[in-house]
Amino acid sequence: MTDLPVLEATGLGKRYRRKWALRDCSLALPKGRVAALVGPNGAGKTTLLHLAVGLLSPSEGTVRSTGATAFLAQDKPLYRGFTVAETLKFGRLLNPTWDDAYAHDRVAALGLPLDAKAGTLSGGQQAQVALTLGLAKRPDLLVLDEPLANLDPLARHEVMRGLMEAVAETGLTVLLSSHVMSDLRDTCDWLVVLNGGRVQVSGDIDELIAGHRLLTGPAEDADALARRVEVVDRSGSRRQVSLLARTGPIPLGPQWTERPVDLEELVLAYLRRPDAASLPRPTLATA
Ligand SMILES: Nc1ncnc2c1ncn2[C@@H]1O[C@H](COP(=O)(O)OP(=O)(O)OP(=O)(O)O)[C@@H](O)[C@H]1O
Repeated sequence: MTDLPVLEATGLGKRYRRKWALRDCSLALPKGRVAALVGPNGAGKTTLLHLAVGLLSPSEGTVRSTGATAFLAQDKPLYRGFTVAETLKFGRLLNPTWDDAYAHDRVAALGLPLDAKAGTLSGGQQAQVALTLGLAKRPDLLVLDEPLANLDPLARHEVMRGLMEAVAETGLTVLLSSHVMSDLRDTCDWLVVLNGGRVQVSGDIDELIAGHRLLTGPAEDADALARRVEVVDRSGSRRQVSLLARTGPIPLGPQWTERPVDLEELVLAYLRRPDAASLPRPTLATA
């Protein structure tokens, strides 16, 4: 597999007046990946995406992408008074790489009426039109800021399915920000966690899942165990604790149990501990 990064940031930072919105951000997104950018409000996600597509210039560091990039901003930016047909025509006139046959086929397959004004479409349909605009530019990298915001679960599923089909057809690389973890699990294969303007995690989701375990056992043994493995997050009572640790399967005492973590647990553990970081790649089986 060729792992040439489509997007690469090195020491990237952005300051708005005196306040840093993003700091010391280094990541590399390999070709053909569908990457989820997650983090709490104000973490710097939009800032990173705007830097990635050149809408902002860095205050420090560098970011570069190879090939053509398309960007879908937050809130599905469509002209509400334009019909679907006019929206596609606008896309064609503005974009030299526009694939008009693809755009019309996609809209027809989705059952979107060409004569409907964008403003009269449902949120899910508007998201599909916006996604069509991005995909029909035939970019190498598609960057989407909160494409699932305000959509119901069915519409979210349909949008993600459309993205996955485009990735399968074209080998497109996708970077999307979202707050909806449940929609990312089945579709994304790369994870970037931003917290307080810093990248905490950036890596292959399967590797990250394989590199973390949830260890549960008596609180009195926890400190000794924490010296053997890197603990990302610790929770529990005075008697029993759960440690979300960066480790592969490890031998444990009889009073301990361990199990794999899911993506949501992993992300939440890092978000709860802004000082924990798994960079640049997770270290597997560090115990
Ligand atoms: N144009 C701006 N001028 C000044 N500060 C800004 C500007 N844009 C963003 N910020 C600040 O930078 C920080 C990061 O904002 P950003 O919008 O990138 O975060 P985000 O992760 O996308 O948040 P959300 O999930 O709420 O969309 C925040 O503290 C925000 O207030």
